[in-house]
Amino acid sequence: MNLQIERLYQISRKKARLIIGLMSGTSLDGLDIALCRIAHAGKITKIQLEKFSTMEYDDEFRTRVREVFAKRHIDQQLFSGLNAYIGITHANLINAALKQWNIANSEIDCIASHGQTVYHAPKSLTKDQNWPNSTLQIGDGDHIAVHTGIITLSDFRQKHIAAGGEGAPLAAYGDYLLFSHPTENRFLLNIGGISNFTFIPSHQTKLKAYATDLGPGNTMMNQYMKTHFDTEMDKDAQMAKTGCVNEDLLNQLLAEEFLKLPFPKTTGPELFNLIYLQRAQHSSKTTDLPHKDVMATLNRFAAQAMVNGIRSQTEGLTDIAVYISGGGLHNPLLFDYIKTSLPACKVQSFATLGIDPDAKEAVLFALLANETLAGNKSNVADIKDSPAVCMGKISLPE
Ligand SMILES: Nc1ncnc2c1ncn2[C@@H]1O[C@H](COP(=O)(O)OP(=O)(O)OP(=O)(O)O)[C@@H](O)[C@H]1O
Ligand SMILES: CC(=O)N[C@H]1[C@@H]2OC[C@@H](O2)[C@@H](O)[C@@H]1O[C@H](C)C(=O)O
Repeated sequence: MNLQIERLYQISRKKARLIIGLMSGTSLDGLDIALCRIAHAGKITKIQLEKFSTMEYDDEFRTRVREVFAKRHIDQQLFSGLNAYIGITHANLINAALKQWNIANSEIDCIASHGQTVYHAPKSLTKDQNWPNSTLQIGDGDHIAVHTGIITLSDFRQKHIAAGGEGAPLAAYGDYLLFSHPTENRFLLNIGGISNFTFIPSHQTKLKAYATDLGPGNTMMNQYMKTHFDTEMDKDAQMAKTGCVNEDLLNQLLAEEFLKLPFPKTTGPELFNLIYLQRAQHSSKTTDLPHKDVMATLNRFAAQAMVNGIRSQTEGLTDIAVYISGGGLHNPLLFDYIKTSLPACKVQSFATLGIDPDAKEAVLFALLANETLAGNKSNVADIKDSPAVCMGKISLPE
């Protein structure tokens, strides 16, 4: 018998597993590494975040990924190389984190790797009903397994699409298993590059949990700051705070068809990018706005799309709480606008639920791997419009 298969079998039968969850989002700030101790599976899952670190990418890594990221026309040689290069880079960052934490690689049961999304193309983007939904995450799992010596699960989104979904948001599965509440109706709002929420109804309603993307989170603000000021973000909204929201531009930005589609739906920077902004500026005759006003408007656009999305789902509900995670939580202008615009909801940081908000998505992938190893699809059969599947491809180190 292949000893690695035997190891896999033993891991799946353990009472608790030590799983490293990885997330590398659209903002390319770094690789989020969450070391989780996970006991059981399904609704009785117990999870403890033992360590968390965002290992920063260097400029070369960011530049190379940006050459293909969300682009329709790319250099195939670079693209092929990136699949290996990202896998090796991620493996090196995991090895470095484990060394910092003084933990031997052999203590880890498995790695759950999201990879780097390079293109996300649901039918709402392609507008072609005869072409499949598709999404692509690169950073090959075999490279991670070989370079860390740890069994690796990767490429989680393909099964979701194969079974009828759009490949995202996968957050619904973990959020539903971990954060259901007897009396509180919960929106778990994540503000990454793209904003998305998971709605988890209280046990008193007959509603079902689901997750959906909403629109841009930080991505358009980041792209604008990168292009005009060569910085990665508008830290603490310093620029947006000094500008004025331009209502004509804001209304034009909010007119996008995607924002009116019913939930659940998914999107990405393939739609919400600076070309989208330029078109909206032309249509609204606001091409000569000062940068600070554009940033104030982009900030409001992101916040308003989130507020509109949540408001549209709260009718008839009481005891509503919104828990915010992702980098946008640290943007005070975004946070304050969302909070004041949703007076019927208790709006607070996701940290209130006991997990570091920056670690949420990496923890989610650890949990998905745990379900694949030790759970079964019936654990996640109750999520609206999302297939009941266990996800992730398994790479053995030898
Ligand atoms: N202090 C801050 N002020 C303003 N914005 C911030 C601050 N800290 C983080 N952010 C924003 O959060 C982003 C990082 O968020 P996060 O790590 O959740 O994104 P991501 O994982 O790349 O997104 P996704 O998972 O949606 O692709 C930064 O690029 C920045 O735009
Ligand atoms: C294709 C892709 O990478 N989508 C991400 C992205 O980042 C936020 C939003 O868009 C969400 O749909 C998803 O990630 C989270 C982790 C998810 O699947 O739930």
